[in-house]
Amino acid sequence: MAMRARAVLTDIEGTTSSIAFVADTLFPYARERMAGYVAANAAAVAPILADVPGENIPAKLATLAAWMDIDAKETPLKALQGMIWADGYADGALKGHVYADAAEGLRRWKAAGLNLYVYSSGSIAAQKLIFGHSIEGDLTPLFSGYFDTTTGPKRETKSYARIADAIGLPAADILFLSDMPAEIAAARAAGMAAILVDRTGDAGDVSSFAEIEP
Ligand SMILES: CSCCC(=O)C(=O)COP(=O)(O)O
Ligand SMILES: [Mg+2]
Repeated sequence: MAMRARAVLTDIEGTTSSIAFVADTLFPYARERMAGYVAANAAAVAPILADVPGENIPAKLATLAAWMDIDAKETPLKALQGMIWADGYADGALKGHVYADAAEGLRRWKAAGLNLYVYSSGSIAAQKLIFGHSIEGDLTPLFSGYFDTTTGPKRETKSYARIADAIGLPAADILFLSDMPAEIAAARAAGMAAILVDRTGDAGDVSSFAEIEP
């Protein structure tokens, strides 16, 4: 698909990276370590836990567990997951999955002069980790900026308007890539170009970054 974008904004899970890596490796890694991490890092997590409903630490851990059960994109959960994953990436237990076509496309688009940005429900710290320690190498030099749920939910049009403002381009000059139709609809409502990526090849506009010409 050929577009006329000046910047590309990409989702991670299901778009640059496999759903299986996030669901079957990253999420369980954080879940298994959540209580221990909170206990061992009380001072560092205190400001994050302040935003988690619950009267005390066990109640807050129960809220976090309930959020993980339903894959809630709650900012405090995302912050804690990112902090826990940092240990796994540092000791080599985790290696970020990025599709080869995604890495190749991002490199090609950057070389062609486009600025590249990430918008994921994963925290900005977690975004830098998955791309910084990826099986395709350190991809962080390719990116000019990162956005997460602190900018707003991914299914809300206002979030994309805020991102366009932060990038400093008209929304129409930004191409958003995602595997979620609701995110594509929100981005389009904000005036962005958007392409639905479906890695299964069953639906969507494309199944690989190789098909995209921003
Ligand atoms: C930064 S990798 C982990 C991604 C994550 O936590 C998540 O919830 C996936 O959300 P996305 O917006 O990338 O689909
Ligand atoms: Mg996604």
